[in-house]
Amino acid sequence: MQTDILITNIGQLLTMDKKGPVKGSEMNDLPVMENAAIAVKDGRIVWHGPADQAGNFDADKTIDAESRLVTPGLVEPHTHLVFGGSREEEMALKQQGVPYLDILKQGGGILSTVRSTREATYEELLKKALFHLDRMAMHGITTVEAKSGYGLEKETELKQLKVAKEANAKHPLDIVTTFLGAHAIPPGYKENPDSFLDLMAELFDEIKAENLAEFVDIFTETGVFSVEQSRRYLLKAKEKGFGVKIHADEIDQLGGTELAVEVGAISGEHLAVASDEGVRKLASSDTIGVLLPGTIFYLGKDTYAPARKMIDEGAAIAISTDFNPGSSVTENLQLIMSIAALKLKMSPAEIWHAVTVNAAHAIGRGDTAGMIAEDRAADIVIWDAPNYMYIPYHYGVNHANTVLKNGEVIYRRGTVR
Ligand SMILES: N=CN[C@@H](CCC(=O)O)C(=O)O
Ligand SMILES: [Zn+2]
Repeated sequence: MQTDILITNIGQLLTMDKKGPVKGSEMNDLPVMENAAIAVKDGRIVWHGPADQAGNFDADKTIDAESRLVTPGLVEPHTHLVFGGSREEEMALKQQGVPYLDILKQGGGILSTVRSTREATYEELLKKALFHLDRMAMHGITTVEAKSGYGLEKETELKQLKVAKEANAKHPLDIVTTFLGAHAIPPGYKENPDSFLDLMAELFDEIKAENLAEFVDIFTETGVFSVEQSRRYLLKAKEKGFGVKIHADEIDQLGGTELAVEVGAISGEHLAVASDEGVRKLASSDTIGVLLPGTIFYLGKDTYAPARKMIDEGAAIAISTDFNPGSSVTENLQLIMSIAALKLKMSPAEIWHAVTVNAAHAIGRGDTAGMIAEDRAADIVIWDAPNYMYIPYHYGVNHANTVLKNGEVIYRRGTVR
């Protein structure tokens, strides 16, 4: 058979070919194929199997993986991709121990990025989003979720979503958009957060009609939105046909994890301080826990999500960078894989499920992303690593050697000699 690309001499191949979301102890069961090859045609995987059968395929181009690790492209299920400005001056406040929610209360934090995002032009936001997407691609990510939430007014929220939609058209990576208009209470609504939520809910029809977002998200947190407000808002979103997500139990234990399960959210995100009851409910539900340990690290906290308890009780877990300009400023999901190993005590096998098949399910892409299988898009990474355990082990650097998106090589590691 004539194909476009043949990847040969794969040392270890992780196909992640499982019917997800993968839950509980099943996350630790990682089939590994040694000495494998993959054939790609018209952007799709047409075959994968033992390297000694690769001779059945002719290819326009052969890539010798040189015994390296090969996996599906990483899926990044939680980012705040589109924003103006940056917040490096907040680092000093963090060093002085000023809590994240106090910075927000004083009009900084998210509200500082809201000001910059309102000021930025559409073109400036697009250019910046494309830059960050390039960096994600270089780190092996091939599908990304992107939230709005730095407008907190109709016009700027729509601007962010439209930027994400255009970035999806312009950039090789696939972007899945989430409307996070309920990210903070803007000035002018402090005394009346309900009317702010009503204002944001007025956008649901337009967002749906223009296909600007698939999901609606809310920040359920002290000083932001209560569980009761979140419930009402998310149920309205569901009525309009959106999938829902929650920034839940990030800092204070309000019961956001329980709410995520109650409203049938596709994912509960953060869950750093989830209660035992929340963990139990999560484990016996279809809601995926998207854990963001980079945020806990970056905010200098030590309350990492109870990932072990969640997995041991049977939950499906994904992990993410939470890329944003305040609480987790990195596009490097590999770094988060290391933090997940060190702080969440997840095994390498669990971590690979959390950045592929489960992450894809957390953003409604379980049928198309996060897996190497016949007829799937050829989203593939060749890693400068001899085995799957190596990526979380060797931390803080980029191990991606070659990244393919829809069968095109979009990144190859350069050399300095
Ligand atoms: N916690 C709420 N939202 C983001 C942070 C946004 C920001 O600080 O700009 C998060 O997921 O961590
Ligand atoms: Zn977030």
